[in-house]
Amino acid sequence: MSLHLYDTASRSMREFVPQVSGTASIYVCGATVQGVPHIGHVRSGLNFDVLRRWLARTYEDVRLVRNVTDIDDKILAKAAEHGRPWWEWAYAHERAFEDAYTSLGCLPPSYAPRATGHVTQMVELMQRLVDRGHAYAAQGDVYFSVTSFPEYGALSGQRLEEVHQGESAAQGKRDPRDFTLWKAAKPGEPSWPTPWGAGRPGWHLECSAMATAYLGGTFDIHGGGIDLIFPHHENEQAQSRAAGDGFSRYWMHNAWVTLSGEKMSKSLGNTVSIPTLLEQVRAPELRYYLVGPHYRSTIEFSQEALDESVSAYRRIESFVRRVVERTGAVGDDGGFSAQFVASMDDDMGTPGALAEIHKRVREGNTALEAGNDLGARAAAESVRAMTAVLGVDPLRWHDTSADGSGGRQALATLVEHVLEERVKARKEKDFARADALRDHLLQAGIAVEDTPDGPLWTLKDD
Ligand SMILES: Nc1ncnc2c1ncn2[C@@H]1O[C@H](COP(=O)(O)OP(=O)(O)OP(=O)(O)O)[C@@H](O)[C@H]1O
Ligand SMILES: [Zn+2]
Repeated sequence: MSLHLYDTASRSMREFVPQVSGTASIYVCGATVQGVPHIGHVRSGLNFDVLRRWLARTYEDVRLVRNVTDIDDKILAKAAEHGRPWWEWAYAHERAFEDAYTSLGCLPPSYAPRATGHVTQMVELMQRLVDRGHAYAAQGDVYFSVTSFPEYGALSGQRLEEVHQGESAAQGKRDPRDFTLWKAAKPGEPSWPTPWGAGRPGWHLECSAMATAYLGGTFDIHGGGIDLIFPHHENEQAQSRAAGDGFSRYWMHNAWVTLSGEKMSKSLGNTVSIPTLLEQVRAPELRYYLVGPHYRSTIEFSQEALDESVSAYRRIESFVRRVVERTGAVGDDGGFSAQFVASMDDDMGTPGALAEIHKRVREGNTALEAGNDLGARAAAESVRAMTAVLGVDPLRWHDTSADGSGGRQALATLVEHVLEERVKARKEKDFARADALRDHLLQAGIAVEDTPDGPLWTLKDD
């Protein structure tokens, strides 16, 4: 079976065939940078990071663009509330999101465009829409006329009579179902010039302009959280197609992270922040917890489920480390099992993929116990290859978090070497040397924990 993805637009599983052979392009709606991220906020970033890694096994050139919405009502309101300039507020929270993505091992996107840097592209898009009779200006605002576009509602499966944009009432709208492309300048708010007057962009327009600026008029996959299907993605698709672009060929949406059955959200106050969780568990453990469930299933946050993920990740980690201790360096280019490939090809079935990884870990542990070093090593190499797809390869994990440089890998090699020396010292009952080695690591900010499966090390700032 080849890769099949659930496409929201057709409400069906479709074989993924890229537009241009050998390449795949993904646009993910990024954060509106108005506050500090909670775990719900990063679910889509993680989910599309896994998709990108999986696609990269097949396609030579995988491009992922994840935007930053750095101008928005909420940003202006929050900044004003705190007496800070809006651009400083946006940038501070852009960095908070960036830190969260990086600490959870997301590969840097191919590009992360900011809305405020793409007003030119937005004006061009609006001009095309006005010229084709799909948009009109009224009192400095610019609106998209939904009745001018017969396909409107197709993505979210809504009939035109049922459409409510959720926008505040506006006098200039010809039809209450029309949506805002551009908002007229208000005193004291930032604005940019356009042929229809100064103002600032509406959210939907931003994404269409940025997606097509970097991925072209037609690209492969557009993704985000399920709440974005309507109105955001419906409106993105409508304005881009009405302007003559093909826009996205597949639409993918991930489900919520909930707490006590409710969507985790700032306004409900039921959020768990990423820095708070990272004081309790290590970053790859949190990543394992968030990418383990299928992306279209809700994750109901619970301490027990988090604890289970931590133990499951540690089972993989201690197996790979035991093999390293027993046989020396373990490569990361082992094969994928057929079942792993089948699970990933079935709409990114991460639960099946993880089950397969654990099966391989069990086989590897049995081989270790039987003294079959070659068998254990083969299992560890394939476990590394498969976990890398989910971004949770215990040995390379740190390596993928920043720029992919070998710094952390080099550190890992050195620490493993010191730990091997320490194991040797202990076997020889030279406890003074063993303790000295451990203290030496501690001085360098590396904590060592002895577990039944051997020593585990962590950087104290992780
Ligand atoms: N609990 C969640 N699970 C999955 N995705 C989420 C969750 N919360 C937010 N997102 C994603 O992040 C995007 C931005 O979230 P948003 O700023 O609305 O956060 P929020 O915490 O819901 O805040 P508010 O309560 O103020 O709306 C959402 O559109 C959604 O795609
Ligand atoms: Zn978007």
